[in-house]
Amino acid sequence: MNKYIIQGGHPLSGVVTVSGAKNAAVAILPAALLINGTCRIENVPDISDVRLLLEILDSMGAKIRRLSPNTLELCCTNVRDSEASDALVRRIRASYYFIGAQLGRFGHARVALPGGCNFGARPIDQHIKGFEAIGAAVDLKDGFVCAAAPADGLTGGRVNLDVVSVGATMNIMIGAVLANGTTVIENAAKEPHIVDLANFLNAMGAKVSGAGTDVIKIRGVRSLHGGSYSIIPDQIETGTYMAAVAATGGDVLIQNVIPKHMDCISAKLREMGVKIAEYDDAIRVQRTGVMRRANVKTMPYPGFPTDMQPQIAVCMSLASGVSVITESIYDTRFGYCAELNRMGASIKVDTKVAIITGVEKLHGCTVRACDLRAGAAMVIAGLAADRTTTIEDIEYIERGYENLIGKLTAIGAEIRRVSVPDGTAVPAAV
Ligand SMILES: CC(=O)N[C@H]1[C@@H](OP(=O)(O)OP(=O)(O)OC[C@H]2O[C@@H](n3ccc(=O)[nH]c3=O)[C@H](O)[C@@H]2O)O[C@H](CO)[C@@H](O)[C@@H]1O
Ligand SMILES: C=C(OP(=O)(O)O)C(=O)O
Repeated sequence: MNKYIIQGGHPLSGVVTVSGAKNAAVAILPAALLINGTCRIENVPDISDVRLLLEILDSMGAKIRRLSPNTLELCCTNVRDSEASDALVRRIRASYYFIGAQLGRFGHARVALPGGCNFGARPIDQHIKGFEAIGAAVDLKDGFVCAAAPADGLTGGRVNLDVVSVGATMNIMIGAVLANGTTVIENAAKEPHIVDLANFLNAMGAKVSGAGTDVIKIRGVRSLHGGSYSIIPDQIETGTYMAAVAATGGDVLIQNVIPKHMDCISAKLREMGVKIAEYDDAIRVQRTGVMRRANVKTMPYPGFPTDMQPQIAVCMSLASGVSVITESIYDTRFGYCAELNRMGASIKVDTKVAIITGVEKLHGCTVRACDLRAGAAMVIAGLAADRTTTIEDIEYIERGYENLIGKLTAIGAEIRRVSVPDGTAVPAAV
């Protein structure tokens, strides 16, 4: 079992560089299946979700070369009509993008229902609605999604999403780029990673317009060609470091950032008394005084992201007064609050609302990462707490944060990763 051990209580200071966006990379890599030629993708985060998707592509016959730690060359031209291994697919949510990619490339798809972090139901009915709108017949059978285009190919079509879904918007875009006709997605999601996927596809010859607004138009093209593309910086990784500095106090320059993507998070932290300065591609975060209470409601972009909800909860736990978080995207994304309470936080959860009464200090103890961002919140709490915090189930965290230990150590954190055989006591001192 692997664990993180943190000796908390050190303010963070220095410079940290953000990696490429996980939620863009996990859509762009499956979308590469549509390309006839070689594409070079830069700023690919080296995280376990990406490694798993590369394993799936490799098992399908893609040629993958790592040119540097974060640059890949990918050629799927010779991939035969093959299925993605269901054992691998079931391990992450983003593998559902192989449904759109296989449908677009081969005219049919058979993909196991995906896994991913568990915070309530993660339905894919809107993805299916979109695939049907572009002409596919879709069936759910024995834990698999089976989709098939008509004999003369996908037609394209119009779909109005019933809920703003990032996953459905991206999957339909991927499925529709090689369709015979035009596709219009109404009530589309507007997250930065939607725009990044559209830019990637367009760099390879697709005709996608409107990404970043709620109406996206995809004019089908005959084929996509190879090219080069660099993935945008990770909005949530950036926000996680911002929240870490807010919670521990200190002064950190976060670079390789698109400050515009951070507007909602920056505004909330400013409201709480954190000083934030924006530069062209960096953000400086400083916190010296006491943080003030605030309220947050998670919303689709440009609202406050659900993926930042646990991290801001740690800041609120250390702020003066009572803060309220309303989770409006997922049914159960407050599982981590019980772990934070073990560290001395005072959080009451009522279904989709968390009421957080600020405390002076958090105290280190053994906690677990319930999911990716919950795990990030435990790291932040451990950095701010006194004594030693041990975090278990860190595999979730490593799905989405590249070199977390190295980056945090470089800005003054005392954190290390240990591998211990199950049943062995972890040494307490760092
Ligand atoms: C809007 C939002 O904040 N989306 C986040 C969500 O995207 P993720 O792709 O997981 O979720 P979606 O954006 O697709 O889903 C948003 C909402 O729509 C519902 N839904 C979705 C698809 C579907 O077919 N049917 C359906 O009902 C979901 O249950 C959820 O309540 O988590 C991702 C990773 O954690 C983030 O990168 C996204 O920014
Ligand atoms: C929960 C997340 O990932 P996924 O949707 O891939 O499970 C996330 O990025 O916060």
